[in-house]
Amino acid sequence: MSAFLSIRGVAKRFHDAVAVNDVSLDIEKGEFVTFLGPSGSGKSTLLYLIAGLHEPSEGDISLQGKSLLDVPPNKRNIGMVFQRYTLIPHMNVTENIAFPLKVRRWPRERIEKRLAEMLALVRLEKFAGRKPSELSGGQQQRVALARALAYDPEILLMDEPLAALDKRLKEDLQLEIRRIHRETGATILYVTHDQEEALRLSDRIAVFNHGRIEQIASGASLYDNPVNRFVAGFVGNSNFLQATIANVTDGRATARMPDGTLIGNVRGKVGLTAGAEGVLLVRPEQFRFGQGEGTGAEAGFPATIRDATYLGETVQVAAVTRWGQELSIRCAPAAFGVGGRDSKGCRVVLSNEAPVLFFPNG
Ligand SMILES: Nc1ncnc2c1ncn2[C@@H]1O[C@H](COP(=O)(O)OP(=O)(O)OP(=O)(O)O)[C@@H](O)[C@H]1O
Repeated sequence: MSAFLSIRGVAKRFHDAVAVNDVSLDIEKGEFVTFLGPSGSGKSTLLYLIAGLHEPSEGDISLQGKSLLDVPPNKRNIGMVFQRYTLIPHMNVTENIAFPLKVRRWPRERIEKRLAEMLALVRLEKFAGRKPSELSGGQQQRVALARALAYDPEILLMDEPLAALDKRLKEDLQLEIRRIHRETGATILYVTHDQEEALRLSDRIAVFNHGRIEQIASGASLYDNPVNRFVAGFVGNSNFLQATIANVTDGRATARMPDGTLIGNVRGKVGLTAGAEGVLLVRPEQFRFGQGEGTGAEAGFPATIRDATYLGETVQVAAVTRWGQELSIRCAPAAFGVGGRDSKGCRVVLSNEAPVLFFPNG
């Protein structure tokens, strides 16, 4: 059976520039999928292709097994919310939400009923009579959301809808969007370049780079098992430690750091051969502070602490190794207290129990 929304070999070229390059993707009904990637990586273009605002140069997009390519945008039954508030300025909240329903010639009683449901969904009952200019940015985006959901579209597309809001309001609306997704079961495709936002909202995240999807998976698997260095660097904070593979047995390797320290339990999808040079991916919370030599189940090396910031539950520590490798370390305040904070010199320890990923150079 075909997926709810199926994108097959889609490319979009603008003159010589390739905005989307051979993207294939299946989305299930009710999923919340986020397109995450740097500016210019093709996220919005793919959204517009799905909406029908651009035509693909190659490939097909189908909904429930039927190609959308010959269906004009206004017949696609897809809702859209943009970054900039696109409300009609002379209409009040109710009139804005009712607008797409009137265009679809819904009968008056049905519109009235739907308006009440939508105002309750986005919690704007008290603001029904206000004009957009009398609302805050966050309230305007809620109206845009209600308007896009009012006619029960098969898919809701959201292009950086919270980008213009301040941090606090952004976080409030992220919670609202999650709740609305839960309550409506809508299929949502969401564009952002903010990784925290992607992690908070999504069932799956598609990581874009140069018009392609590098990896699509849940936030947790992108964090634990990134397929390449780009994804590792884009989702979560990372340390990339220069290392050389010393030996390999049964798909597990030992890597040598520039000072000779050996790190065990190294894994990698490609390039795991003795002598290969590359980087080890170590997340800030994988380090600990230790005393004495790290042996057996852990490897340690000396480092100098440059800076430490208390963030409540954790301490964010910036350190540097003897060979000039900068380290970003995150640990519990109590664990930081153990590790020679006074002397500024410390031993950074990496447990060999959890696997460490290796990405070869080049
Ligand atoms: N209408 C257009 N005409 C020409 N080039 C375009 C057009 N729309 C997008 N592009 C180009 O296609 C590439 C992808 O753009 P797109 O807007 O999809 O990226 P994005 O990942 O959404 O970036 P951002 O986060 O900055 O919005 C960019 O190089 C952009 O300049």
